Amino acid sequence: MAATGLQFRPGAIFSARAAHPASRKLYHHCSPQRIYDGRGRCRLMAKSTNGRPQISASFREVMIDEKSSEDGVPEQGGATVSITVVGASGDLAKKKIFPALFALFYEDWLPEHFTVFGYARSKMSDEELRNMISLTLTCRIDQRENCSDKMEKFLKRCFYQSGQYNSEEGFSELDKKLKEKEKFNAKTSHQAGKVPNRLFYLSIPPNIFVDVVRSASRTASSQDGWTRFIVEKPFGRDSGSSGELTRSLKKYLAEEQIFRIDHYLGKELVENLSVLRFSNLVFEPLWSRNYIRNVQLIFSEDFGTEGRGGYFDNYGIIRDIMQNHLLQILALFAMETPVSLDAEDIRNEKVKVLRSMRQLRLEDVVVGQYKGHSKSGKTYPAYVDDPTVPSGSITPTFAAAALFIDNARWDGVPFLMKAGKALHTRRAEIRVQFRRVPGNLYRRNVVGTDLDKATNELVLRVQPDEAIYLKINNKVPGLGMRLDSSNLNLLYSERYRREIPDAYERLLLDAIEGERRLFIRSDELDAAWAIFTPVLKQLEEKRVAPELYPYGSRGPVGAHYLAANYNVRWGDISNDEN
Ligand SMILES: NC(=O)C1=CN([C@@H]2O[C@H](COP(=O)(O)OP(=O)(O)OC[C@H]3O[C@@H](n4cnc5c(N)ncnc54)[C@H](OP(=O)(O)O)[C@@H]3O)[C@@H](O)[C@H]2O)C=CC1
Ligand SMILES: O=C1O[C@H](COP(=O)(O)O)[C@@H](O)[C@H](O)[C@H]1O
Repeated sequence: MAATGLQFRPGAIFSARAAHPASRKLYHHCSPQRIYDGRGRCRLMAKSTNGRPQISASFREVMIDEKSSEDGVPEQGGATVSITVVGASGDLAKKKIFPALFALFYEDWLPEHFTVFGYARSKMSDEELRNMISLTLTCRIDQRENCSDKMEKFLKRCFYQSGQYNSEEGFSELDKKLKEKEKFNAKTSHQAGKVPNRLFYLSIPPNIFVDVVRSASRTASSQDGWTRFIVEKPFGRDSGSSGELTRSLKKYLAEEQIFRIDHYLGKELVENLSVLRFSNLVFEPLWSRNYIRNVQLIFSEDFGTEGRGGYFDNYGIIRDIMQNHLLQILALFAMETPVSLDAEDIRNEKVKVLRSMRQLRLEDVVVGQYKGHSKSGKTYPAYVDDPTVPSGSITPTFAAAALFIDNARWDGVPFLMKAGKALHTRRAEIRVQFRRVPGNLYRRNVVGTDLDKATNELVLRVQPDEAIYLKINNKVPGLGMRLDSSNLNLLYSERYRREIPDAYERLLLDAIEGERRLFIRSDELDAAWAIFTPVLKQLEEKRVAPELYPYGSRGPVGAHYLAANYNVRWGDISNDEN
């Protein structure tokens, strides 16, 4: 490596704190190689030769020495990064990935020497790709100057290569173009010999994941830098197919090169879950069966599968939302304290808790499917009205489930999940219902409030309108003694002026930086499938008919009976305003 005068200090977070007064701002959620920059992000931490830690204002200022990343190749400094979006013509690429890349560029998070490539079968020129993606780029932070300037600069760095997904020739062509750009980037910098790093984002249907990985890894891997692949879900349909996918990917890639994305892990409130729990004394001591009665993980969308019915019908809501997004949140919620914030320490704890979970039983599941509905002169279609959905499909668009963790902390506590499409509202939240206060002094003296029912509830609203609030019993001001249930409320839009980044921005940046904390390791995936596979098989083999619910409703009533079996009331129903 070129001599630079700056060095990484892996794992030096505590000595950095001692050495540098400014490091009081250390963000405890930063990984050991990073430091909080005071602007809401962890930046790569470097140490100058005079021994002072430095915070990089952007990657371009971070120089590296012989220290290497876990892939065995040098990290960002002195490097070029090429990001290839495979499936560039598709829905996710247009809707999420290109806009996220632009947002990162706009906010100066991308390395100086980056190039974006789109790859798909559709024939397109570079200019046509730029036109296509320009339609979905937005300036995330409103009223900023130079937005169109920045957009133009970003688009100039976007290129396109057409090719088949199983074609080594196609990816060889891409490789040639990538090399040209990498050479150009190296020439335009003051530093010769930049390491070319490559990131592939597989934004394609799952049946072609392995074709792409085989062809791209053989012909378009970086020779001297790292090569990473972000893989989108679904990761199989069950334990068997997921294991098969993992084995196939590992024929061509090392586990460290595979970044299995679950975009819910990139959501702000989900990131904050561990902060809330592990850095506030008031929560962690209560985080167990001793104080928590039940935990609810709720996802609802107020639209159906419009346009994605073809994909969805092969998976259903349990595989689409529960087995991944909700289960990942559950694992973060329920895991034991990790040894450190290092990705492997966190993922080890997640695996442990997932492996302590009982397999989901058929009697603990309720499934539903939305039917057509007319309201105020408007007609909403049934799931089976989608022309890409086979007629008579019994694929669930709604499910509720009761899950259990058989360990000392959570023994007997129901973790209830509920996920549905075409419901009355769009919402994702975690609700923690606490036990009643034993021998509550006010139980006999207060009229109008059943204190055994009005227990504390902590709500983390992941979306929309991110918020954390705690329901408490409070005395209504006045001379009498009347209690009500009120919220201690942290509404993000009121507390923080900053716009919340999209989950894909955080995850793309993490993948570029080699931060694996928010990506799924293969053993996590195995443990997650082990919980759901038996019930998914039974639902299919027994052809369990879903309970129909009207589009735009609150879903099947069966969900209430399921909760009642465990003496639980869904928090989102009993407190709809909250
Ligand atoms: N869309 C979304 O909101 C979400 C998507 N995902 C996942 O992300 C991935 C991409 O999703 P999305 O963009 O919706 O997918 P698309 O169906 O839009 O497919 C992406 C691209 O892949 C190519 N393609 C589509 N079908 C086939 C096929 N049968 N054989 C070969 N190539 C095909 C097409 O490009 P071309 O014809 O030009 O080659 C298409 O533009 C999927 O794994 C999906 O499950 C995950 C979360 C949300
Ligand atoms: O992974 C998926 O997530 C989306 C919901 O994501 P959100 O960030 O918009 O809440 C869901 O619509 C889709 O069916 C599923 O595949």
